[in-house]
Amino acid sequence: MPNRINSLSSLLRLLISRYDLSRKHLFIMLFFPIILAIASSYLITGYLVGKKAREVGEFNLERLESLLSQSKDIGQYALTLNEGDCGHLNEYMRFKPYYRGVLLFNDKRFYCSSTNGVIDLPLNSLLPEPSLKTFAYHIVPETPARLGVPAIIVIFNNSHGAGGAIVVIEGQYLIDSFIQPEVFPRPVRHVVLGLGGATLPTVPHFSDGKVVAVHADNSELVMLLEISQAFFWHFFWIYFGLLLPVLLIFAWLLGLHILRKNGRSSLADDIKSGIENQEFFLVYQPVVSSEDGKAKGVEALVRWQHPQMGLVRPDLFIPIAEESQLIVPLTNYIFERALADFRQLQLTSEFRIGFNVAPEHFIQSDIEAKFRYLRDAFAEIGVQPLIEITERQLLTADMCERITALRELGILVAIDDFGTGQTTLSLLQTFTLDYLKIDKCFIDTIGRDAVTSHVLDTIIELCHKMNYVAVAEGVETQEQADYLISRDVHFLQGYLYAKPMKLNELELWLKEHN
Ligand SMILES: Nc1nc2c(ncn2[C@@H]2O[C@@H]3COP(=O)(O)O[C@H]4[C@@H](O)[C@H](n5cnc6c(=O)[nH]c(N)nc65)O[C@@H]4COP(=O)(O)O[C@H]3[C@H]2O)c(=O)[nH]1
Repeated sequence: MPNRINSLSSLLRLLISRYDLSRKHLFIMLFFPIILAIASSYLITGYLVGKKAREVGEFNLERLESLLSQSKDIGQYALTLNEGDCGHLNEYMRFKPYYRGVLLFNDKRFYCSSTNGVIDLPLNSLLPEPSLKTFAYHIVPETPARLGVPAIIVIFNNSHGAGGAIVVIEGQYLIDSFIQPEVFPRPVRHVVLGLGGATLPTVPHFSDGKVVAVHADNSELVMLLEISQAFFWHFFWIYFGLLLPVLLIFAWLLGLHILRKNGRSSLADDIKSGIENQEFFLVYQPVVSSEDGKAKGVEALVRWQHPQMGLVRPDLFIPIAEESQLIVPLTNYIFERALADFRQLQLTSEFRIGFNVAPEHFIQSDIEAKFRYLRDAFAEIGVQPLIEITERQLLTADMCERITALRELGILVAIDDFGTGQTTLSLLQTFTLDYLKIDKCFIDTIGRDAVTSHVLDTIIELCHKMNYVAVAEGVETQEQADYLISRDVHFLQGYLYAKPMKLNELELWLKEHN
């Protein structure tokens, strides 16, 4: 856990060191989703509210058209009446909702009204005379029966061509039943009905909302509907409230992904220049023999003194070095650095130095020559190199062959973190190793968990049966050490003995303990 916190703070320091970049991303990550949410909410709401208004218009136009077509029955009945039958018309119309009246006319005058009985009005009091000669729908500003009240009229001509009947659908009644905003669902604020250039209401009134026009399927009726602004904004804010968090999350995930990628590629550049500028150094952790408690070797662990981020732990940069093909030059640098360090020490007995080497190293064509050189250079100062193979990547058959060749050169080979990575038991069968380093997670089970400590016992037994030298990693307590010694684990490494140290500290430690 502390390792993770350190890595996180290193990463944060890296981001801060790239402050300009992150500010730009921060701006995009905040404002881009807001602008996108506003634009998409506006478009979605406009589309849906417009659609709703059109549905309202289509529904009511259908009702109007059916009313107009039903008026045929009334017209046909009216045409059967003689001039003296005016009284029947009133009775007939009494139970006809929506229809406010019928007027009968001859070639000269209107002579009967279903509401006023016998009347005597000039033909042109309703429409110019020729308009009465053909079957048609009209919007008229008023009818003789109800002055000042606009209406829709339907004209029916009788068969001998002189006179006919007019069915009156009262405009106000229509407005009341269909058009008034309280009858309409709320998306529509004002409605105007148009037919042949005339409108209902006679003087249309719209505010500042968007107007949608809907045409009837079977007539020339057109309905103009003004979308209610309040309805529009109500839904706009609902969509905005739903879209904004989604877009923010999306933008942040995308932004962090880009930041991470940028951070990673710039970190890879930093690793490259760090190798050139010798910013990497080594710390050494003693590995003690369980027989006499003396250090027989060390594990070399790399550290990075980054110019901006300060001290960086390997957990952060080793995976990036591996991903960006920098692990080989870094490991070569580490070999040279360890050689230079150990040339400064006066070692009294044979000593081993373990290096973590990633599998990529074993596909280098000059690997054998390089290790022959290392073997000889270290031998001159009484040190034997040991390679610890990290398990992050699977070892291919080709790599195994190279490792076997290195063993033949006298290089010791250990499998690191045994039990946690890609190493399989079948791999242990196919090629021979010298050391098997048991991962700290198994050492931690000592004295704690009876079930998982069986796994540790099994690994130790495996080492003995296959003649591997067993090394326990991460030994922190005396209880763990005692247990491991009692199970004949050959070497122990961990904070109980020493933490990884700089070269000068190691020198003192060795003087004191060996
Ligand atoms: N809690 C606890 N930890 C202990 C104890 N004893 C040792 N450790 C830590 O355990 C890690 C052992 O190294 P690893 O398993 O090879 O795991 C290493 C290794 O995989 C990688 N690494 C370190 N140096 C190098 C290097 O030079 N080359 C490569 N390729 N990888 C390296 O980074 C990993 C972490 O290295 P470090 O941070 O140095 O962490 C080291 C060491 O400081 C203990 O008693 N308790």
